[in-house]
Amino acid sequence: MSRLPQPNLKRKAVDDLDGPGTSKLPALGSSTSQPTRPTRTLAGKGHPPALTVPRAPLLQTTNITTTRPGAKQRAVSAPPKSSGPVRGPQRVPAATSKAAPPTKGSSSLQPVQEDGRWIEVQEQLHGMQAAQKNDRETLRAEMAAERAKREELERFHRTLEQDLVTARSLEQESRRAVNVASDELDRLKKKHASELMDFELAQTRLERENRQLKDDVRVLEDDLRREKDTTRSLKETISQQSTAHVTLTAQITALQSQSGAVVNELDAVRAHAADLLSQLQKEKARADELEHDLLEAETLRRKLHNMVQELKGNIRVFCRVRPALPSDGSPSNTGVEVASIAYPDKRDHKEIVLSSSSESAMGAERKETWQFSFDRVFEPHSSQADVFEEISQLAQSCVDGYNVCIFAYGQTGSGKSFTMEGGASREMQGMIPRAVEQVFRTSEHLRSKGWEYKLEGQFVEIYNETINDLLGSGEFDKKKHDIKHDKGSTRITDVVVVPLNSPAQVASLLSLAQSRRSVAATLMNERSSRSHSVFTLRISGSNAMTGETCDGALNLVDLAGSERLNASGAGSDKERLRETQSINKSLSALGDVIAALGAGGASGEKGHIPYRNSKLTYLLQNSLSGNSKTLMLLNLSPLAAHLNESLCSLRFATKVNNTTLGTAKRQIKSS
Ligand SMILES: Nc1ncnc2c1ncn2[C@@H]1O[C@H](COP(=O)(O)OP(=O)(O)OP(=O)(O)O)[C@@H](O)[C@H]1O
Repeated sequence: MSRLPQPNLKRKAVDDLDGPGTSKLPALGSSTSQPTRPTRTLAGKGHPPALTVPRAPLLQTTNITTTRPGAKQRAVSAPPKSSGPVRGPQRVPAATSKAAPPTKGSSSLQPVQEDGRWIEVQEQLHGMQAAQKNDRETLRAEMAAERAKREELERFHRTLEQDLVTARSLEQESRRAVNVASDELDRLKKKHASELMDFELAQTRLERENRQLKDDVRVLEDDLRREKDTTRSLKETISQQSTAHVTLTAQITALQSQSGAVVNELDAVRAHAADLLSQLQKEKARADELEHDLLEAETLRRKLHNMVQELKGNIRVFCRVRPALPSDGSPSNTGVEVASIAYPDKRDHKEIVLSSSSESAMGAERKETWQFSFDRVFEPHSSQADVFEEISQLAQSCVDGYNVCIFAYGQTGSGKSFTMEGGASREMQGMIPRAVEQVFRTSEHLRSKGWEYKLEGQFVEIYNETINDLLGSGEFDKKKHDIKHDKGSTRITDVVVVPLNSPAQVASLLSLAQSRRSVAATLMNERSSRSHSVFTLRISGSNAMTGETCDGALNLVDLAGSERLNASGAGSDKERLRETQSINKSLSALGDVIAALGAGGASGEKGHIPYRNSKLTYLLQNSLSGNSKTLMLLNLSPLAAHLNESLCSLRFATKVNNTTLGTAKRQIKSS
């Protein structure tokens, strides 16, 4: 809103009021010098001349006093409206207008004096009345002037009001214009802000693009640099290659000249190749002939192998000494002594020599040595594979229709189970899994010669002269089993016979048997050492080409501990006594059977063989005869503490080794 130029207008108004014919409104009352209040003036185009807004006159009534006769008291003019009727001069009390009666008690002189004064008063009164009349006239004239002035003021006031209305409407217009302008300003500000924001965004985007472009430029510069490098190296390569090209062109020319000679040579080689091809065909025909010969040789080999076995005698004995084990206690720390065992036959490995030295009663050193020889002696470092290599041909014999029996003999802890069953790893596999694998391999091999084989397995344990099925369905076998022999084959009633389709099956059969033996072992302490286990692999084959059939059996027996068991040592433990008697009985029955067979075999007569003396010998009847092949694997402990037991075992094995069982018979039939 524009401010009006007040000072000028104010000046003008003052001039107007001071001008001729304009009566000044004097300040009435005690303070005539009271400053005139600043007046508001309006001026502007089209407005009436600036006016002084008059101050409301101060109305004051001055009491006319009579204190000073003759003094003129001027009534202050005031607008008639607000001042009310002008009071006239003070009236003298009525009593004073008449001759005042003499006061009580005054002297006779007093009336003269009083008359004088009365007259004086009368005169004063007349004077006052005259003055009063003058004043009234004056007052009337002033009032008329005031009224005129008031009317002028009212006119002026109306003019001012009109000016005010005009000014207000102008102000409203101005305000509206200002509001419109303010709205416009706000709109412009918002527009400006949004434009500013857009601008900033655009700027940011441009900056980003700029940075991106700079990066791109940098990458392109790098690429360019690399391209330049590549171009440079390519140029170098091209120059090198062009040199090489020149060299190669020269070489090609030389080679082209040589190629003619080579083509001639090639023709010669082709002719030679044709000769070779005809030779090859001749050789192939020869190879077929040789293969045929080989088949015949294989048949011959089998015949010869069996002849060798027969010549050797059908019972053989191997001896294996296990290594000292950490579980035996370290010899140096615990005083566990290893027996003095020597293996003098370094070529054929057939001898074993045990020695011991002791002090005689006289204090002299007494040295004893015991020498034994067997079909093969395995030293402690021998592996499972070494042992199997020697027995594999025997195991294979069952494929040819022989009954084979391999039994492990030795005191508890000498390594019988390790030898027969072995450990979990392939390297540690014992004779049973290896023999089964070998039989499978051989039967597969013979398939090409027309043989088809069926393999079955059973696993039993003989404990206290009772047969337990180790592959049975229950946790512990409670069935009664009988042994039946029929035309050279042996059967146990009510035992599980598992058809074997792969060598891998044997591992699960062994672990099943092992778990059953562990159940039994928990029920009866250390039972596995005091029972015999017999794994039987039965094989029956037929040859569609030749019409032959054959039946063989491979019995792998892990005997109970052979340590000399003293029946009296069992004391009051009846179970232990029974066990001991059973083991003694079966092992001595085994010895008796072998001895009887040897005696018969040597004399050529067939005497009585006491198979029925124990379940073990009765079960193995068909595999422990002159018609079968038997191998005894004697296991020995290397410890000095076991020397006596080892000697006993060695003596027993020697007896067996000296036995001749006669000639093994192949159970083969021709249709
Ligand atoms: N040649 C060997 N190499 C390494 N360790 C062996 C060997 N022979 C046997 N052992 C170990 O000796 C310990 C006893 O062997 P094993 O159980 O086979 O004896 P055992 O004669 O069958 O005894 P038991 O009559 O009590 O069954 C086992 O820990 C076995 O692993």
